This record gives sequence, structure tokens and C-alpha cells, in this order.
Amino acid sequence: WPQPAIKAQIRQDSSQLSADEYDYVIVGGGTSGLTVGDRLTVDGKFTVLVLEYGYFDTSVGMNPRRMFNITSEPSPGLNNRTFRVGVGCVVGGSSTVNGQVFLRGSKLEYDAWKELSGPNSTIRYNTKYWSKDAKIYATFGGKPQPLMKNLFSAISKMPGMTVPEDSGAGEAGLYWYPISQDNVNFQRSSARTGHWEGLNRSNYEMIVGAKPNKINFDGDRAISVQYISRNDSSTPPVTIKARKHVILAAGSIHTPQDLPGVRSNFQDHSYIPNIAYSWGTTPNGIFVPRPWCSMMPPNLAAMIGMPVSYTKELIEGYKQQQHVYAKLFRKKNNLHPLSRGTILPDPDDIDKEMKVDYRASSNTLDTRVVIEIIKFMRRYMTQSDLKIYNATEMLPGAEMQSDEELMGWARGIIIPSVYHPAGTELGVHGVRGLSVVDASIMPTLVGATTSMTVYAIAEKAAGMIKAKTK
Ligand SMILES: Cc1cc2nc3c(=O)[nH]c(=O)nc-3n(C[C@H](O)[C@H](O)[C@H](O)COP(=O)(O)OP(=O)(O)OC[C@H]3O[C@@H](n4cnc5c(N)ncnc54)[C@H](O)[C@@H]3O)c2cc1C
Repeated sequence: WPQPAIKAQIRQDSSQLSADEYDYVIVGGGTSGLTVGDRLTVDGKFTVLVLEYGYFDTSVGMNPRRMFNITSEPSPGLNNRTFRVGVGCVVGGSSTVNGQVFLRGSKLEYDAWKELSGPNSTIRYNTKYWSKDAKIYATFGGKPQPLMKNLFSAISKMPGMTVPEDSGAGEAGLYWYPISQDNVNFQRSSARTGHWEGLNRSNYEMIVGAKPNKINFDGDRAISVQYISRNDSSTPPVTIKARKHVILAAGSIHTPQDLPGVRSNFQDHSYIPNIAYSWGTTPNGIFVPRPWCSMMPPNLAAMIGMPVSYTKELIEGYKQQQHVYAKLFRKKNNLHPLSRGTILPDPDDIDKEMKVDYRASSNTLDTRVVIEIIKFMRRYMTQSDLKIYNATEMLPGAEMQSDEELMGWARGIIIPSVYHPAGTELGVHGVRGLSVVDASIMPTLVGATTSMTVYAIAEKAAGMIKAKTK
């Protein structure tokens, strides 16, 4: 684990830039942007400038100066509640503020995209799934609480549950998951630590506090990016030429600001913050729900409830996704929201923050899945090996039995985002010299946390861009 030495080239304003023309210009210095920037500069042949809206900040956690300040549109499917939209606004992006749960999606999910276009002896894992020369590290967070063994064992015996040998095996089910940190100092491993710090490359520069507001084209080819200072709109706009390629990596919420085509197909994972039980007999240990479990599939057909802004073509695309979901749901992986939202600019002021409309639970099937999860928890707490602890259900409460009662309760409590915004129409068709490399390109959200998939997308994208622009 190399000690971070901050040698990469951070610039505070345009007067410090070494040129006004680079081979590649990357908009967004987050998870995907820094991964691609690192890969494009490694052999010293090409120059890269990253335009990052946030600042360099090594503090920890989701403090406000490292986060965008966005409130969602009201969600009619969730009693018109509004929500804070969590997105990192800092060098390293969301990988520096995220929860570090480090999971890949399943093989089936990645195959579906093609169709659409400190170890502990309790923890089972297999190193064959993990690369030894990666720049982003994964390790287990520490010794599991004794009770965790019981919880794991009890849930693994639930009907239909599968237990892959490793979270990296690409299979749905129950497994111990690692977190994104190194296994020597147990420090967060992020795009900043892995793909920026410690790189001593004069061909890799970043300007912070930059607000890109225009991509310029020569015919159908992207040739430059214009930006202004984030804090001082009185300074004149600066235009940076991209000799080879412009790369958009501002994340699912902000890449759409630059590309109208990617404002639809918006998805995130919803969750219920608290299903609560009180133990009758207190087990020896503390309840810390650590293992990840992709829940059982109710085998349901989907209904359409799409945003009014969606064109016929977008609805057609969604129908294709439904065919894919129909297959996935039969194969034990149901962390796939069917509701679709939008990310649209403020109609009165394009420079204002984007309007984030989750439209969570607008497709009733998403709420029905939540109800299945409540029922699963009931069986788990009262019928599995845990039944000896005589748990009493506190939330939603045993008096709520009918699906309608549970649905009403769930609509008042579901949070529409577990910070996994994704989705786009892959809409850069007919344009040359421009690529999107961030979480927005996932056509359907993986049934897992998203950072590992974003790193993978960025690695693949860097290879493709290199090959294309040789
Ligand atoms: C609070 C939180 C918790 C999470 N928990 C987990 C977890 O436990 N496990 C997991 O795997 N994933 C988690 N995620 C999700 C995961 O971190 C993201 O999916 C992933 O990091 C997104 O990568 P990205 O490159 O698409 O965007 P980001 O990493 O967000 O990068 C986008 C970058 O672009 C910058 N930017 C934005 N707009 C502009 C603009 N107009 N101009 C220039 N720059 C701009 C941003 O400041 C940011 O640096 C979490 C995310 C958050 C926010």
C-alpha cells in the first residue's frame, strides 16, 4: 500500500494550466473520470486535463462541502415526499464519500447489458476472484460480531437461498462482502487514492472549482470544452481544446446537464430504512446486519407508468429492458427497480441545479417487492433458527397484515435512493470525439452497490477510447 504523495498537477485557475490544448479533456474528476485519466496518461504519450467542479479535500465523510446540495422533486408514489440527493462534489467524486460496500453485479446482469445493447476464518472468500495488482483495494472490515455467524447461518437455510463462494463470483445470493479499503492501514481506497495521488505525471492535470458549461462541435465532432469559474462568474469563460476526445464523467446526475439524450431512464435503488424487531431473549452479540443478500424474486410481470416527458422511442427501450428483467427475476436477482425517473434542467435557468425526479414506486411492482421483503423478514425472524430468540416485530408491526396496509406503510417510509443513481439512453449517437464513461451509462442498474461497476466501466472505456483515438 503506497503512502499517498500528492504530486499530481492540481490547478486552481486557468492561468496555472500548462496549455490551452490537451489530447483528452475529462469533465468530472470522480470515480470514473480519474480512472480513465490515469489509464490515458500512464505511458506519457498523451496529455489529459480533468475539469472538476469540486475541490481537493481530504476530510472524511459526507460533510456539506464535499457534497452537492440538491433536493429531489416530490415523489407522488411516496406520498409526495422530497429527499436529499447524495452525490460527491470533490476530487475523487462519490468514491471518496460513499459507504465503501464493494460489490460487483452478477454475470447475468452484465450479460443483460449486452442483450440490450482482513479476512477472518468465519468469512468465506476466494482470492481467485480478486486481482493482485489492482489500484483499488478491497478487504473485510474486521472480525464479525459472534451473532453474525448465527444470522448468516439462519438466513442461509431460508428456502431458496443460495450462498456463492465469494461476493466476487458474480452470482446473486448471500455472501460476506468486502469494503473498499486497503488491508494494511485500513484506509479508504478511492479513485483519488488509486488513480490520482502518488502519480508524478506532468501530462496529467486537473483544474478544480471549474464549471464546464459548453461543449463545442466542429460539425458532428466534439472539439473543445468551455468552462467558467464555479465561484466567480465574472471571470471570462475559458475554452480548452481536445485534440482527440472529450470525455464526460460528471456522474449520473450531472452528465445529463451536458447531454440532453441521457436525461431519461433514471434509476436508483430504493430501501426501507427500518424494519425493526425487539428480541425476546437477547442473543449473545449485537445485531449488525453485515452480509449482503439479494432478495428472492417474486415472479411478476411489469406494468408501465412512465414519465410524461418520455418519447415513444424511450418507452420502446424500456419495454426491451422488461424482457431482460423477466429473465433476471426468474434467476434470483431482484434488486432492479422498474420505476423510471428523469433528470431535467430547470426550464427557467439552464445553469441552475438539475431537477432530480426519482419517481420511485411509480411502478407499483417496486412497492410490492418491498412488501415481499417485509414478509421475508417476518419468516426469517420467526421461523428460521432465530425463532429461539422470540423476536417481536416493532416496525411495521404485526397488526399490519394485508398487502394494502403494508403498501400504505411502505409508501410513507421508503427512501428512493441508496445513492446509486444510474441509467441513460447511451445517447451519444451520431457524434464523434465524445464519450460518456460514468455510472449514467448503465442501461439497467446492477443488483449491487455501484462503485465497482463504475471502475470496471471506466477501465473498459479507457481501453476503447485509446484504441479509437490511436
Ligand atoms: C453517499 C454515497 C454513498 C454510497 N455508497 C456506496 C457504497 O457503499 N458502495 C458502492 O459501491 N457505491 C456507493 N455509492 C455509489 C458510488 O460511489 C457511485 O456509483 C460512483 O462513485 C459514481 O461514480 P461516477 O464516476 O459516475 O460519479 P462520481 O464519482 O460522483 O464523479 C463525478 C464527479 O464529477 C464532478 N462533477 C459533477 N458535475 C460536474 C460538472 N458540471 N463539471 C465538472 N465536474 C462535475 C463531481 O464533483 C464528481 O467529482 C455511494 C454514493 C454516495 C454519494
